[in-house]
Amino acid sequence: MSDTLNIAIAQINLHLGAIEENLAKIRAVRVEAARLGADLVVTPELSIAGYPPEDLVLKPAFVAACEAAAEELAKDTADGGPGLIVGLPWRDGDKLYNAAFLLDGGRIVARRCKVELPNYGVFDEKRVFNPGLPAGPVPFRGFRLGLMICEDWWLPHVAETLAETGAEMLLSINGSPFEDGKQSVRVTLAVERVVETELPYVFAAQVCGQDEVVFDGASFVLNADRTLAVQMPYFEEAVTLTNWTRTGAGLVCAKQPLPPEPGRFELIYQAMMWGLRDYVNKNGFPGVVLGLSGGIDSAISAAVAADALGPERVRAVMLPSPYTSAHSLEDAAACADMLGIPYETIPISGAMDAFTAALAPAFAGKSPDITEENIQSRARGLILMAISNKFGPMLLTTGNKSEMSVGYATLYGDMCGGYSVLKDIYKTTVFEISHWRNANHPKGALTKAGPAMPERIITKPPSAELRENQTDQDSLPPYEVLDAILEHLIEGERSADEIVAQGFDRPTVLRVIKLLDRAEYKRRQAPPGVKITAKAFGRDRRYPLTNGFTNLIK
Ligand SMILES: Nc1ncnc2c1ncn2[C@@H]1O[C@H](COP(=O)(O)OP(=O)(O)OC[C@H]2O[C@@H]([n+]3cccc(C(=O)O)c3)[C@H](O)[C@@H]2O)[C@@H](O)[C@H]1O
Ligand SMILES: Nc1ncnc2c1ncn2[C@@H]1O[C@H](COP(=O)(O)OP(=O)(O)OP(=O)(O)O)[C@@H](O)[C@H]1O
Ligand SMILES: NC(=O)CC[C@H](N)C(=O)O
Repeated sequence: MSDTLNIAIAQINLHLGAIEENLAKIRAVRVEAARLGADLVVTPELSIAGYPPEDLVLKPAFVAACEAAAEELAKDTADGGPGLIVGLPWRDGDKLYNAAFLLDGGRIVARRCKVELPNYGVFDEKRVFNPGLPAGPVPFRGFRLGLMICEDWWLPHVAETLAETGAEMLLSINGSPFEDGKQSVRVTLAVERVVETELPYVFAAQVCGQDEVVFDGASFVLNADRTLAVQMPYFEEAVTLTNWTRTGAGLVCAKQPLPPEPGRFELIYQAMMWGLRDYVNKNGFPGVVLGLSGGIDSAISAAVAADALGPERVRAVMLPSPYTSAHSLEDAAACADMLGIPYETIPISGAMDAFTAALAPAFAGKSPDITEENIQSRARGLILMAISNKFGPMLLTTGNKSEMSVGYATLYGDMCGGYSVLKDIYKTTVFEISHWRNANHPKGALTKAGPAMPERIITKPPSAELRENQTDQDSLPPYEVLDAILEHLIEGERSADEIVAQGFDRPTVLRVIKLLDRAEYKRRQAPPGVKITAKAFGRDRRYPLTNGFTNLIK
């Protein structure tokens, strides 16, 4: 019996629901892994189905097709090549499980079911799956592998059962969504499992965008002595061979050179790129269109789109009104030029005049107010949606988390669109990321190297330019203050008193609470956007629309 084992970790981009496409990809990585000398290939959680499948697994035909695909893959392994670990929804009697199958020698050698079903944050697995029972290791060519499925290793007892029943390693397959700072949380927890079990640990991850979540890859191996033996890249597909030897101290993974850790803004920017690219490509859009205003939100959104999709797949439209400043016209044109994206101008004054005339009888005796400001935003939304209808690109919406928090956006106006890359990014972070992007060219970017926008876009005071000399700060607290209060309220779930105790002005805190609560109806109608923080709007934060609680706050 051999004392060495070569395990290939397939960190791949899977397409949720596209079983045939996933099957082809798994077959391709198995061929690649065989070429590298693998005995076993490990694919991510629910690799045949894609993750998270949500209610798709409630369709019996989908589950049956996934099971049939697993049978096909099992037959492939009769070729004497590497064994294969795949994930799929599996029906056993009247129970549906989130399962991992070990395939080898032409058959399904073992099945393991996810024990811990996450049911918090963006996850809802108890809604669709039954929990499995903790089981012992799976036997593979003389080794005993402690197979676990994502959430199983976030808690101690599945690993404990595996260690007690003779596992030689903890081998986890994952669908672990990115959030700011997530990798250090993963590594800290993985070290805990290693310390408790005295076993080495493998984190095998997927890399892709799936609606509002992105998966950052970054698979890794920890040896039983807690040292990092292998670190795979972030936001990159890869097949990496890990070499294991059975020693007196158990299985040991040969150390590989460790790449430098990417910085925080680099990872957030990659998450935006992957979220948008996979949304646009997997939904079959030729590209995106967006309104480029000369402001920072549309400039950084355009940069992400051009970097992710290629400049030729981004169409930028300047839609000037009589309130649009000369510097906005200059800055928008310069930004488009720097990114190499097609740029055109469609004035909205004609549309504004037409609406003013049409509404004049109905509005007789009423003075202009925010209604007319919203008409400008809606005229832009209408024109941009018309371009989307006529030519097919998806409209990229540009609202950031600060604006979505307080409802500083027009429903059916600038909120029109199919997807947002800034929805979970506070305005203060938008500034930091724009600085970062101007000084760095992201990995995999399809633009030419160089800054993405004129510096003036970053330094000038933000303005919606919906009336003369307007700035955001006329209606909102300074963004440094607003964002800090919002973080306490959203990510921290802190009370008004707790926030005031941190040194914030009480009337400002109470105003922000009211704005946040009142804007729930807008967020519920807002397009999806990529999750970046620990609590994103959408599945991560589900508040009632009709909510009397704010009334309790004096
Ligand atoms: N609870 C509820 N459930 C369902 N619907 C509700 C609702 N409360 C109001 N509504 C509806 O929503 C309407 C109000 O919403 P809406 O029409 O959007 O208008 P509104 O929120 O009143 O105004 C838009 C705000 O966003 C600002 N803005 C606009 C455009 C761009 C930017 C920017 O800088 O990015 C900022 C603008 O200055 C203004 O402060 C009401 O007239 C009503 O029809
Ligand atoms: N003059 C304009 N031309 C094209 N698009 C516009 C124009 N004004 C607004 N938009 C679109 O509406 C969105 C909301 O813009 P607005 O200027 O009102 O607020 P903002 O949040 O400060 O955004 P930005 O920083 O991009 O200006 C913009 O990001 C842009 O997509
Ligand atoms: N797929 C899962 O089980 C994911 C849950 C896990 N806690 C994570 O966020 O990574």
